Amino acid sequence: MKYAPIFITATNTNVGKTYTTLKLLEALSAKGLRVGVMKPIETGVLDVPLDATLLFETAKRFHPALAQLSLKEIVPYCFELPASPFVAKGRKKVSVEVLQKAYEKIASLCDIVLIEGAGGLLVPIEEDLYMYDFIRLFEAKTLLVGHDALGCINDILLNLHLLDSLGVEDYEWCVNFKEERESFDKITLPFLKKTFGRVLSVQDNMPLIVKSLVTNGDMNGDVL
Ligand SMILES: Nc1ncnc2c1ncn2[C@@H]1O[C@H](COP(=O)(O)OP(=O)(O)OP(=O)(O)O)[C@@H](O)[C@H]1O
Ligand SMILES: C[C@H](N)[C@H](N)CCCCCC(=O)O
Ligand SMILES: [Mg+2]
Repeated sequence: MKYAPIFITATNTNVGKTYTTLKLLEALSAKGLRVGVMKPIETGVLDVPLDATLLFETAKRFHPALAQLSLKEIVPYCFELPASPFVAKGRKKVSVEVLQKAYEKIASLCDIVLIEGAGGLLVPIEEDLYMYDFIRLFEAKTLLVGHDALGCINDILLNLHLLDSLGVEDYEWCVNFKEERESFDKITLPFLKKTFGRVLSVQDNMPLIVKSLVTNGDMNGDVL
């Protein structure tokens, strides 16, 4: 059965997209799905693309058929400068057709593909192409990962506001408890709970995140 891909983004770089994508990969594989991965663009690549390599090697462990793909097909664009693609790419052009073709090849081997962005939603790629454009390009559901430190209320709300103003409907958000679980419960949770009723975390709520994002539209929204 085929499911819409999930685009994993975050309130910023270093928040935990790769970490969360790996947890999602594990959870979906445990449910018997053939899970693919893609990192359309990776920057800060000195010799090997670290994110794409980690995602690809892990995905192959769960779904060995992915070995017929090359790393280049998992991460079509690698740039050396640890910066936004717009800056890191220099005069090179990022082609959406190249990205779509790579995605189709991965998807042909899988039930679902996890697509990790670079940085956050408003990271520029070309003059008229931002990271958030990948949601429509890949017709993906979106998982926004927030950090757990002071400032995460503002960061999460800003990103949710952007998703809503872009007309993105199929999204879920969660917090990645990386450093500040203690203080989070005291200084952040009261507002988020009051505003949203529930706060999902990578650590405690992966089943709910999966349930929220992995539905097969053709089958009247059957969930896993
Ligand atoms: N919950 C966590 N507990 C411990 N370490 C974590 C956790 N989440 C992320 N990390 C670590 O923090 C660092 C940044 O996480 P990660 O690489 O997933 O960020 P990212 O959002 O994918 O960054 P980028 O924008 O560069 O792709 C990594 O070293 C990762 O292993
Ligand atoms: C290099 C880093 N790990 C990410 N891949 C790229 C982050 C770009 C962030 C651009 C910005 O928001 O200022
Ligand atoms: Mg990453």
